[in-house]
Amino acid sequence: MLESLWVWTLATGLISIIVYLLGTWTHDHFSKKNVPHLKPVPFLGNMGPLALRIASFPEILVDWYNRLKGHKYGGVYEFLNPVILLRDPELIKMVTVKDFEHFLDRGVPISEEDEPLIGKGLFSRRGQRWKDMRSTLSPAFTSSKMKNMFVLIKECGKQLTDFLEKCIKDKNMTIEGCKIEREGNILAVEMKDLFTRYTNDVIATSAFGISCDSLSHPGNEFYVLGRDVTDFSGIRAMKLLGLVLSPKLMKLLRIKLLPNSVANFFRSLVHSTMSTREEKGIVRPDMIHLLMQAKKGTLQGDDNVTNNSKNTKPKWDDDDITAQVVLFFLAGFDTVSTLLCFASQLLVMHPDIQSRLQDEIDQTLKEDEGKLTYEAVHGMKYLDMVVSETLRLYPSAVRIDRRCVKTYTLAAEPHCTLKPGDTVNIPIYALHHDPDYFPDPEKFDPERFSDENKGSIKACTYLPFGSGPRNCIGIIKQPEGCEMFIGELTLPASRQFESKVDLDGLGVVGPQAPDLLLPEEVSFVKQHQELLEDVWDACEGSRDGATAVIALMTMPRCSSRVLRRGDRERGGIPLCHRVYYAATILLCRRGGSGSRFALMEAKIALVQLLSRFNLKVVPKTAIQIKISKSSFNMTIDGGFWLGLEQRVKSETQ
Ligand code: HEM
Repeated sequence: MLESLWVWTLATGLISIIVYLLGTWTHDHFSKKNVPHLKPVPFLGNMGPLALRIASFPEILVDWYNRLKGHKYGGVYEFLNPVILLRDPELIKMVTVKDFEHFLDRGVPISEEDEPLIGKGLFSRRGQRWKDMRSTLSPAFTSSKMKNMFVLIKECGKQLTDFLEKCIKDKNMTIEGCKIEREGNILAVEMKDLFTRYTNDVIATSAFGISCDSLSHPGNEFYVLGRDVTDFSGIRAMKLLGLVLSPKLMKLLRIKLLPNSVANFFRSLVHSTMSTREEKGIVRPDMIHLLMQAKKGTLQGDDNVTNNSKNTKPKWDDDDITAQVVLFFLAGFDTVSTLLCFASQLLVMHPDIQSRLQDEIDQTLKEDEGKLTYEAVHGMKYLDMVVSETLRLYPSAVRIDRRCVKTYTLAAEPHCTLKPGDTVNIPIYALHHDPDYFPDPEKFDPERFSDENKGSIKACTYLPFGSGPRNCIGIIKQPEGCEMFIGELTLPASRQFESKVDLDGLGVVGPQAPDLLLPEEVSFVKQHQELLEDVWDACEGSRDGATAVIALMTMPRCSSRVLRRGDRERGGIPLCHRVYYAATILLCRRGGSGSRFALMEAKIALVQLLSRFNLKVVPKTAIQIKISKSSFNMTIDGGFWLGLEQRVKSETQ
């Protein structure tokens, strides 16, 4: 009896030790390296409050960030994974912009072999394949394409507001499938449902040439499957967790994130669109057209500029193409609708801001005789301030990450050397809520982004669209005056400039010193003096210099011929390219406003909505925004219910 008790105690003790060791075997990673870090608990690391649903992910990020105060960076454990949390904006800039070549990849644990439709998407792609793909896709988001797409997006906004107006006016109309209820002359609307239908229709038409009306036809397959793909609650959240914890086990168990039905829907959709276009010779300047060219290997990339990489890029297979379709759903569907939900909720809570915005919209539309033009949306400053401040308070992506691909030592005390495979996190939400960067951070104050104030926002503290060459592709913007986009180019180390030489060059080699410039460059500089000065002013103090990757945008006359000549003669990149490079850095750092797809989509919806309706509180409205603890995506408990009341003055459309 005594003997079996001993055996029993010994076995229990041994099992406990094994379990403990399994749950903590990586948890000495930071103490061994003498890196400041948060104390982990077995298995959960520092994710306990999230796993137990005591706190939401944004709250966790703020907690980590605050507990590491006083350090430029620190270590946290996402379950068993040690991850470096970057707190210092300078370090963030180095990792995401300046020393980007060391942090080319994301820490996405999904490989293209296991889950092709996710792993082959631009977001998850790694190394050279990512560079090739990014430079192929980037031209789809430039301002000339934006202008073409503007009409399509505006149509979706009109479809949305026409439908809502009809719901109010036609009392006999039955509203099925959408979360809309009549309360007298007011419509109670769950805005997340409304806006996801809008973003779905926008992506469908602007990227793939498919017309959808997800309000009038709430059950359309495109919408239903789009929602399914972007739903990361329940079982899919568990699968995602499984992938983070043990990708190998998930592979062994053949568990996939995307069900076959969804994957096959997208596959057949893309195939049939491509074959119809092929058969009927349809050419539409959209994503699918670019993807078709990429597949054939006929897409003119940036090689005609100075791409030092191979001349022929690898051809794309069918899954490469379909993966981008899925990605645009993933990237655009939830992010923009989340932004719109928070913006409308905040406007209801701040009626003075809502009415000032409506005044700006009314005034602009009046000036344009009721027509909503691309330039009008672009020019609405207060709208831009409201949207920017919404993204500060509630950034759709609360954090981003980067995976080290080349050994790198962080330029901060204590020195920490990262090895390939190590991950760093950038806590966007926590930076946006840091009172040192944004005083009274919980206050919704669009004035932070006024012309007078936005210049004082510290670089790399406001990052709703990420940072550096791997930032959101939906945000790429051409500097004004630039008519042709050539692509993105990666410079090998031998071609990189020392930062001072490069940007100082901008100041010194101005029009004052024409003998140092090629004739084409002199005329460029003269023509763009203002832009040059802006860029120069804005870069003052930071002197980013050349990073490994630049967004190479150029004037048509500064053709590849000029570039090569410039290269030969000075062993460098001509000034015009450096200007655009600097402008790109500026945009990466600042965000800024302008012709960016994601923002344009959100702004069009807000303009159309607010010009025709007042946003009001209804009994279901959450008066305070409390981010849900139980959802993977940032949302609020109970949903985003608001009332819509038709405005008396509705002739603006
Ligand atoms: C308000 C809306 C949006 C927000 C807040 C947002 C935010 C972000 C962020 C934070 C990243 C990661 C950036 C980084 O790691 O530095 C990202 C990546 C990306 N976004 Fe967006 N996004 C939005 C809309 C869109 C739209 C509409 C599209 C496309 C139609 C899009 C396409 C992408 C793609 C393809 C990537 C991956 C880029 C790469 O890895 O090269 N996003 N986005």
